[in-house]
Amino acid sequence: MNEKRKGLSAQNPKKILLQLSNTLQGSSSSSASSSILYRTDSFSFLQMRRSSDRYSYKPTLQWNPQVEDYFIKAYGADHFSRISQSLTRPSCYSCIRVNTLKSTSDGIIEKLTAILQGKTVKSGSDCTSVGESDATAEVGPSKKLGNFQEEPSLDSVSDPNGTLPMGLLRDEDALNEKSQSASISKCQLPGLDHVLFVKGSGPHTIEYGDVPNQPLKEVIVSRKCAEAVLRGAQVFVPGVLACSSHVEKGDTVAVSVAVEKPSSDGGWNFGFTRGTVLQGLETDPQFLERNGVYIGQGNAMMSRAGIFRASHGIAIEMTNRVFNLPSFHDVLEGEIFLQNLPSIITAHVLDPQQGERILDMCAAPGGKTTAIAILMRDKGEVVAVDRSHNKVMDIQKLAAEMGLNCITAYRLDALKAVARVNGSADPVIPTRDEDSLVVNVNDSGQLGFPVEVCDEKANKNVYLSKADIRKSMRRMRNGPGRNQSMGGRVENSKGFSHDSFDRVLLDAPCSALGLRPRLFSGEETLDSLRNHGKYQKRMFDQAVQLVRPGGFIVYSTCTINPGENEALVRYALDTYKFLSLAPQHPRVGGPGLVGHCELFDGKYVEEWLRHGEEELVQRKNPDFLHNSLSRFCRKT
Ligand SMILES: C[S@@+](CC[C@H](N)C(=O)[O-])C[C@H]1O[C@@H](n2cnc3c(N)ncnc32)[C@H](O)[C@@H]1O
Repeated sequence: MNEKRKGLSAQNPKKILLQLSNTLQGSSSSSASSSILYRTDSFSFLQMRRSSDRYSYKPTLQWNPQVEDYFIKAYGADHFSRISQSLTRPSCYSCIRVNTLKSTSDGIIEKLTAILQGKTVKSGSDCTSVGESDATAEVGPSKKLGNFQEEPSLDSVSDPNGTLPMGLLRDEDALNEKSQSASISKCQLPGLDHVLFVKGSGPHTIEYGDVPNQPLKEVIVSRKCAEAVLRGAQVFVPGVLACSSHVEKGDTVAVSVAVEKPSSDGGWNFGFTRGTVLQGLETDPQFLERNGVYIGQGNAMMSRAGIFRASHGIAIEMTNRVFNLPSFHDVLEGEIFLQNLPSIITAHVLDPQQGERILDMCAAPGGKTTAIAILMRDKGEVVAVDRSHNKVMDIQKLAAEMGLNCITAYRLDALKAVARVNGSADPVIPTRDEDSLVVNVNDSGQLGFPVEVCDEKANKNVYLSKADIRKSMRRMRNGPGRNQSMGGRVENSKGFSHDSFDRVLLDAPCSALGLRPRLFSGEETLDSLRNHGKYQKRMFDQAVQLVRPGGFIVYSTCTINPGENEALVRYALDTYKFLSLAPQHPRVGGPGLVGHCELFDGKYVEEWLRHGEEELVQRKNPDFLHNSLSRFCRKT
């Protein structure tokens, strides 16, 4: 990376160090960091390249080199290369879980089909129609169902072992269905016919209309914004980093992505100031790095000046996307929930029974919590905890929306989930919502915001710094962000008694290296990955104490890192001899990794599964199941 920056420096403008993208390499390899030194007249470089190479979508995921080596040891070079490539693409379908307490799959298929055809549909008391749009989220999907076109589909799911169950889409299905129209289908796995798939399409080649020596009108968006756009979102104002001069409302612009680079303070930034004017020259930010990372075309909803003056709203409405994925955000609220299949399967693997008491230890936003409650037909008790106040409100909101009464949500640090006092009966302390803050003036005349300290000392006002005040003012002006709720009350829990749950789900916070689409992975180091693992083990220690003898714990992550998956299972089985791995249903993932890996020059050995254990877990099946699942039974 440093070498690369040196190569691009003004000291030797004729030398350009170009990271090879798949565009030039032809086929993919895992050499995300491979580079080559080109000597060329800088001005003519762009002319030498075919514009179709530049204005394409063929990104290469960057990894920290040690992390890349570790994953290559774990998966083998070819397999890891395929994983890495598949992570850069969104899923080829939207997956919808039907709330079977309110609707049927057939009823929802009918409604969604009507919505996709542009008809207005009754959803509870609301009407939903194509084209509704309300952009309050910073970078989030719009309610619009646009961009779903009847196009040939090239999906990103592959199944080299041919083990995908009927009803799941395969590469070859998609490739062969060149002219098939949009379809909604039920999942064919036994017991999962409440799961619907709506097919998307891509990657599409987009005609950007570039003409030699005439720079395109362009915007550069942040990596996170681009990942949201690939999932079907619009480009919102905060996501725009740079824009060509003279862009006016209504102009067609090409959208490309800037990816974080290492900064001098050891962190990551884009290396240029937001609001930079694009000239269409090599001096533009990340000019070469943006070869092959164009994500589509859209209409500017504001002028260039407007984009950088506004604090929120849609900046670019995407009209032509590399991937078309129907966005069902805020559609048929309460009746359906957009959730990936592995998450739905996690709830089934837990196998909750009516009347049981279940703990969801890291529950927000409540996707799996609500799936569990529905499997229990809303009979029993699902205790959902999360350490974030606003996220607990999201769980409450979702449960209410879905009409689920058996869910109780608390704010709690899962590392302290076991109550300290023997025999404590899950005491709770009500707190106020920190988002419904009121500006006041304290005794000394300072402007302040009363905030909850969320423990016994609650209700005492704490006065914030000016930066905090500005942040809160901004939040109040802009409305709630994607992860923020308005108003309401959240209860704190002091933890729960030993052996007090029939089943515990630990959907642990993790490195999320299985989530896609993903355009950058360089920030995780071997150290940071190991720290995730340590955190998860501490959480697991709590889960073990809370589940009753004969009960079950399901542990899941959304990362490909064996240190957070197989190594956790090894730790659990070696530490708690009264735990055993239990079979899982349904099973759509591949086996776990057996063996061990030496890290940090052999100073640390990470132990994975032993022979015989691999089939009792399910984990990422190259490009399909993006999380890992293990199910433990407490014997005594
Ligand atoms: C992977 S997400 C959970 C997703 C959720 N299970 C679902 O399906 O909707 C991990 C969650 O863990 C929460 N979390 C992280 N550390 C925590 C802690 N110490 N105690 C409780 N929750 C924590 C985060 O706030 C985040 O919401």
